[in-house]
Amino acid sequence: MASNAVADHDKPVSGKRVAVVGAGVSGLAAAYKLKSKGVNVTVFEADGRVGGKLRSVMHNGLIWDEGANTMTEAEPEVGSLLDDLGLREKQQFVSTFHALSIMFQPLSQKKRYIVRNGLPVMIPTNPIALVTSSVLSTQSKFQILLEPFLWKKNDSSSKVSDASVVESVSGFFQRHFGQEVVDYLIDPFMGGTSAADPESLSMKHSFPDLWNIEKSFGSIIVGAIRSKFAAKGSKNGETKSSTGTKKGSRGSFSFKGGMQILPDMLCKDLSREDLNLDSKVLSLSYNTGPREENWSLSCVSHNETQRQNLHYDAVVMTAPLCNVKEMKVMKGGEPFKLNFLPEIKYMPLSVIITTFTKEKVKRPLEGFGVLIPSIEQKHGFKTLGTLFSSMMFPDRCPSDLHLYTTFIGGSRNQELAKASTDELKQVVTSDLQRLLGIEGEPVFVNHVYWNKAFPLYDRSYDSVMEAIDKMEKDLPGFFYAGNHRGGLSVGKSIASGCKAADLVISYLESCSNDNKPEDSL
Ligand SMILES: Cc1cc2nc3c(=O)[nH]c(=O)nc-3n(C[C@H](O)[C@H](O)[C@H](O)COP(=O)(O)OP(=O)(O)OC[C@H]3O[C@@H](n4cnc5c(N)ncnc54)[C@H](O)[C@@H]3O)c2cc1C
Ligand SMILES: C=Cc1c2[nH]c(c1C)Cc1[nH]c(c(CCC(=O)O)c1C)Cc1[nH]c(c(C)c1CCC(=O)O)Cc1[nH]c(c(C)c1C=C)C2
Repeated sequence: MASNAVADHDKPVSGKRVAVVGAGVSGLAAAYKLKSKGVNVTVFEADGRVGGKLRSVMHNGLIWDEGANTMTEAEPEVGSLLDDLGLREKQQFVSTFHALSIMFQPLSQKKRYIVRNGLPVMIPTNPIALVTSSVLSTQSKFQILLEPFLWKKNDSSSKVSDASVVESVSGFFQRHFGQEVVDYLIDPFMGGTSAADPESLSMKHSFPDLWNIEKSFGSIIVGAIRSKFAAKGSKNGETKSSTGTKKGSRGSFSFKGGMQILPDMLCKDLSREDLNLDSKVLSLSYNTGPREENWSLSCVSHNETQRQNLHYDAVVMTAPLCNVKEMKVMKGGEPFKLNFLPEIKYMPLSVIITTFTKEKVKRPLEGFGVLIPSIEQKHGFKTLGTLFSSMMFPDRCPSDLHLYTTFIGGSRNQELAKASTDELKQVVTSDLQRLLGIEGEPVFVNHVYWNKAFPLYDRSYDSVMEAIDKMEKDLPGFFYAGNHRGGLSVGKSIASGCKAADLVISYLESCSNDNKPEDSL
């Protein structure tokens, strides 16, 4: 553990015992932070490995990610962790072939494509590029420029009878920028960041910042400009990393060898006793009363050996809510029924890795990747999009090959997500043939199917947030973190884990104060 993360044994939390359920990034970030404060942490992970939705594979000179491919440093918790873990030197930014990239954001990082009329078109990243881009019609460009005057108010009261159902992402952007922007920018963006369609997604939960901007300013353009100037004015928000670069300023990145190094480093100081792999938590019990370690927990491993009565002062739960729903929870000897947890929809997704010899790729594109809007399915496309993995990170395959990572399924095509490797190989080859002029078959194919890749932040997601709050309120010392709360990204999951750790510390401190004699307070 880095020197600034040494245990502080004077703190009242030192020696307290906390169970962390789940060894994805959120659970491991929580465990790391708690351990750095002197808390005794024990992590329970159902799988035989750490990382959850982060999984990198090295095979025959290829490196690929089967879960998250890149992350950003938008959350301050991420920067601190990267510094503490010594991961700055392993950070791998999206590759560029331009000398100026040392000073500016790498050019190819910005090169992202959207398919229009069957062909990839670069996504405009600034107002001037938008004016010249062919991704939108002239009418839509004017609609964006005139949004401060043309945007329409949300007239949901007349349309939506159920107050718990909030506005969709598509409804919101339709009111501000029109249908073409929804079809050609918002739909592919949502596909590429949650595999979901903008009609099902809740605006409030998917874009909380824009949701609040509308509340304050009405117009998104006016609000965004004002917020940007306000942020520039308050210089103290800007921090520097140990390498001297501005934190969060260089966009998306991975690590040498893939994303897996992040969970691996987060748990490197956990002993064999602290990190229980192949340990699925089945039940939790909160025992009211004066004694410490009110929580007990039981888990089972693959060979069915069950371990019981492990005692803790608090629990950080990071397992997906569908798994939490299956757990048996007791409070004060009585069953604590979790039937108030709503059913959550999850997005099924297949990830196909392919390599092609360079000579077979007739129209290669440099950059991050290409997204396919739903509306372009009329041209025969079946995939959601493809990351140009070896363009971003050239060391991921031999120099005579291109390596691609293609995503299939999500809400757009739930059945196809479950298709066989052979069928999906054909689907991917056909889409890449149209987009990049690829000829012939891939040299290599790898297929991963995520049955529940992401929770869907749908229009009734308020009820999920309320249920999480209820669990925490009714179960003292129980804290929930992870990608079901506050965002799907790796950075947001890490931030959620760190926040849960902070809440645990406050809780343990308050318990210690309650147990102290009055005159020592
Ligand atoms: C294909 C794919 C691509 C993605 N791409 C990106 C990307 O490019 N950038 C980005 O920022 N994000 C991306 N994401 C999202 C991001 O990876 C996840 O949202 C994030 O990693 C979730 O972390 P988590 O710790 O909350 O949950 P998880 O990683 O799901 O971890 C939860 C853990 O809990 C364990 N568990 C479940 N039940 C139990 C139990 N009963 N007992 C013990 N343990 C249990 C699970 O085995 C799992 O390891 C992607 C996700 C997927 C699936
Ligand atoms: C085509 C499907 C998908 C691609 N990646 C994912 C899917 C479903 C998964 C995914 N990618 C990102 C996230 C985090 C989302 C967040 O809330 O930040 C998830 C769950 C990162 C990401 N991918 C794209 C963007 C704009 C972002 C946000 C961070 C950043 O700007 O780097 C766009 C994108 N995704 C895919 C492609 C091919 C693509 C752009 C061309 C693949």
